[in-house]
Amino acid sequence: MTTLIETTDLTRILHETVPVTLVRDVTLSIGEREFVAVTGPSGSGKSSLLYLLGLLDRPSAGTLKIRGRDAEPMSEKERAATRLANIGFVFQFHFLLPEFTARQNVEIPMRKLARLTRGEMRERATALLTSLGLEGHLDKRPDQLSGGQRQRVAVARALANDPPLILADEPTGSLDSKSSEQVFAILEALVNERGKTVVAVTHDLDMAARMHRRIHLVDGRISQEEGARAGL
Ligand SMILES: Nc1ncnc2c1ncn2[C@@H]1O[C@H](COP(=O)(O)OP(=O)(O)OP(=O)(O)O)[C@@H](O)[C@H]1O
Repeated sequence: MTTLIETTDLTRILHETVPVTLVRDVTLSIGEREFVAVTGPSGSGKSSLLYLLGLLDRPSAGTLKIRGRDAEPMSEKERAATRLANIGFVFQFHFLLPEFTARQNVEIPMRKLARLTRGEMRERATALLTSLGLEGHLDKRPDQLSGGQRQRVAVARALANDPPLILADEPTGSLDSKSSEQVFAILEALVNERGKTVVAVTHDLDMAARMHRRIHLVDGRISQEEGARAGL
């Protein structure tokens, strides 16, 4: 299996008046086509770990490699470019831009990468939204959509540049059980049908049990790993 992300003793300490350890000595390796749950009690560092894996935050110690490249020496610009091409984010709250339509929200990350023409961007955004069951909602703004629909737009936006890795922070956390199941099924299909890797923070242990593997954090450390890749 090809490794996408590899960390060694990843640690993040906030240097406040009293130092706060968010993530401590996390060593892990995540490969292509994996569906990984990050679980743990509230405040155990799940979001902090996800931010580090997504190059949204820098570690205080330890190393992180993304597709074999050490992130440490990267400039902010290189980190942003690496994120844009390799990682899609889905958060608990959709963070769609309220003044833009669903389709425009999906096109925005494509514009930043500037690989496609305007027509191609429009076509791709339409295809992505259609594949997520939103064909009737392309020109609606977020406030005209239900919570589940908004989260599906957020997933389409995460897929805009066809990244190999999707990082999701409680992607179903604000949804009712039906929408939550729908979004889960979409994430599962991203792995099984589109060959993506999905790493999702979740409080829902039933959901975590349906994923390939679980990384359980306590006080910022990995306390338990189930279904871990052979050889780790
Ligand atoms: N900017 C900050 N300043 C001080 N403490 C912080 C900061 N950010 C996070 N923390 C603390 O660090 C710890 C880890 O936070 P984190 O959000 O990563 O945990 P989590 O497992 O995702 O929690 P939850 O399940 O509640 O979202 C928590 O105790 C949190 O209060």
